[in-house]
Amino acid sequence: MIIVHTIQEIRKHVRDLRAAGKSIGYVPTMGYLHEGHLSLIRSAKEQSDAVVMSIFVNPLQFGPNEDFERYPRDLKRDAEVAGAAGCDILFAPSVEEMYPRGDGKVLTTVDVEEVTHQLCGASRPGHFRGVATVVSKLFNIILPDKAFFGMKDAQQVAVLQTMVDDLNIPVEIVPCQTVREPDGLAMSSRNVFLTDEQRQQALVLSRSLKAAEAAVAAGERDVLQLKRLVREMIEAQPLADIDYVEIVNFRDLATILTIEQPALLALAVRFGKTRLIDNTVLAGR
Ligand SMILES: Nc1ncnc2c1ncn2[C@@H]1O[C@H](COP(=O)(O)OP(=O)(O)OP(=O)(O)O)[C@@H](O)[C@H]1O
Ligand SMILES: CC(C)(CO)[C@@H](O)C(=O)[O-]
Ligand code: BAL
Repeated sequence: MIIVHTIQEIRKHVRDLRAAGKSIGYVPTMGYLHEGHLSLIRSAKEQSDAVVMSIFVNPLQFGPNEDFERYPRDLKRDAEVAGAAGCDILFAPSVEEMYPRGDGKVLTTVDVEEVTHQLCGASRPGHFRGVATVVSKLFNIILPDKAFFGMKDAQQVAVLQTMVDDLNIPVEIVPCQTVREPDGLAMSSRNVFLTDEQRQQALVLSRSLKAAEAAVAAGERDVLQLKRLVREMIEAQPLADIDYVEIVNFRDLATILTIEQPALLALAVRFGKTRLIDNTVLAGR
């Protein structure tokens, strides 16, 4: 696997791949890789001739009181596991390389409306501006045919699909299923911050999603009832602090009162300073 740190170098490799007629599958990440990220590499490998992964902890998508500084980083180990999983080129730029105006500063940003107004968009103001801006920069640098994203960040997938549709960006967004630990916890780079006790109580996230799925399968369609069921389960865990529990229309993330079409049940919960997200799609009918 080739590792590059500058935009000039990655552009050269991309030019060479394109000249050789190769399709490019792209996996954007913030690093500290786990099986969820590696599953994206494997999907990209199946569907493309060459796989490019980026590792960049993007300051623009973190709020002033969020965990940018504390975000876990280990480029050496990441390079080993990404190469073993089939990544061909790893692009790991510095903040200065991506934001030469200094300190994450840009004068041009990408704002996606409506699908950013709820869920993580409401609790992390400016987050999706940072994500859409950096991903459009990365798309312009890497020029991929397809880009692979995890459904653990379901709202991010909706935001980026909206962005490529509205701005005619010629990249296919490929959503990939959430990879979980054997006990159900969704894999996340931030899981390393959990104490044993927090990690044990965090199992309530996937358990409460399953309980809601079961309730829908048994005929429950009322959004308030379903949200109450999930909230009560999470609130029973003393270390869990709910940021949000929401059920929205899956297609456009609009508010709904009953489940008639596929709906997204999404939640964000803090355990100490660590904020975890998870979600499931509830199928109506
Ligand atoms: N458990 C998972 N299964 C599948 N894809 C995942 C999983 N976790 C993250 N991803 C995807 O990997 C890509 C990079 O995500 P990122 O580097 O932020 O990892 P992360 O583990 O989600 O980090 P954190 O949860 O701390 O934000 C995103 O498309 C994200 O949706
Ligand atoms: C897409 C992304 C790499 C943009 O920084 C990030 O939001 C992530 O890791 O999901
Ligand atoms: N996967 C989302 C990146 C973030 O939490 O900022």
